[in-house]
Amino acid sequence: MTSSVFFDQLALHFDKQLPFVAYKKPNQLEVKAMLQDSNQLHFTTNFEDSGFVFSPFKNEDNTVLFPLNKSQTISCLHDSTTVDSKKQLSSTINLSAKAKHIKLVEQAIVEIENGRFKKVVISRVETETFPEDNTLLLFKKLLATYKTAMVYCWYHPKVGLWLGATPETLLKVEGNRFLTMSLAGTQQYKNTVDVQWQSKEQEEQQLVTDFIVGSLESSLSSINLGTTETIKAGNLLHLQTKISGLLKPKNGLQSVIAKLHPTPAVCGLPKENAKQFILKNEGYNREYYTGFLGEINIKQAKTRNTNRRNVENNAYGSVKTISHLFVNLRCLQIKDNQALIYVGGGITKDSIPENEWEETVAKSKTVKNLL
Ligand SMILES: C=C(O[C@H]1C=CC=C(C(=O)O)[C@@H]1O)C(=O)O
Repeated sequence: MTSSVFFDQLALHFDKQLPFVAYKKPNQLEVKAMLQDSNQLHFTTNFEDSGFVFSPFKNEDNTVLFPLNKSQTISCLHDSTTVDSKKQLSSTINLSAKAKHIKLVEQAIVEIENGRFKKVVISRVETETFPEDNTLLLFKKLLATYKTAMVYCWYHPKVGLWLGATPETLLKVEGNRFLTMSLAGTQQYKNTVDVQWQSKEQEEQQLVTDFIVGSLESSLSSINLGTTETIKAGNLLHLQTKISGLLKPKNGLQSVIAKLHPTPAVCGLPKENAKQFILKNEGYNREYYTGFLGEINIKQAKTRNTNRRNVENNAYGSVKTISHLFVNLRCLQIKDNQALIYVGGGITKDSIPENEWEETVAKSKTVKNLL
């Protein structure tokens, strides 16, 4: 399907106020969409369904499902010529938001010093005027700008309208092959990825890696840690370590999600204490920010070898069941013609409150630059 037919179909579905998700996975050219056939709200409880899930930060709350068998699937190749994007932002500072964020970071540091937790992710929400009619244009701008991110636009009339460009995989399961990543530590991108990291960022990311490895030890038959690399996500750099392994039998998607989500990259460590601090003190509802989203249990034909001389072998290509979930970061919600932009950062004993504020400002630009 051509890109213009694809976007016409999306626009039509959106006009009818029917649920849909459109998305492009990192480094891919294909943009896919699932258009649900009615405005019914479906949930998954066991993650054994096939479709696209949208799950909130609070893991006890419902995960919305667009079931594959109740949706039309369409796709196109991304047409990068469609939009011009970035605008320069004026740098007006919301002083009361800044004071509030800094106070909360200071409070978090006191709790860390008191031993309540080692790390907590503190976030906030920024509001900008944004006409809802510009939603699909914003989605096109995100697609054109963030090639290495999972870029999405998700809509359900009974839940809301969300867009984002997230750099973080929560997990990928392909057959019994399992992959996740530890992503944390932030600095601004200044024309090179060859940068030094302070011990604060290194420790912050190591906490995430250790948590993931510890949580998955009983579920994976072997765990491989990749090297820790600097990755670029829009105007930011992060530390990333890939963690992979083979899922042991009887370790379904639901059990690994329960072990991982919310990771210390979005919540903290120990998980429960950090979560209680967040829920009590952040002063707003994160909803789907720092939740997760993506395809679950999608059957995909795998050809063994694309070499033309191996054409016969392709006949033996297998069907794999694939799930690929992403953490909902660098995202915004559109509500009442306003864009609510969600941003946060990991606080440890060495955090400097002013710098933590600056980090959230830099993160907000990922989507704010394109509004
Ligand atoms: C919580 C966010 O980012 C997380 C992911 C990468 C780096 C992070 C950090 O350096 O604090 C955060 O853990 C966000 O972007 O809102």
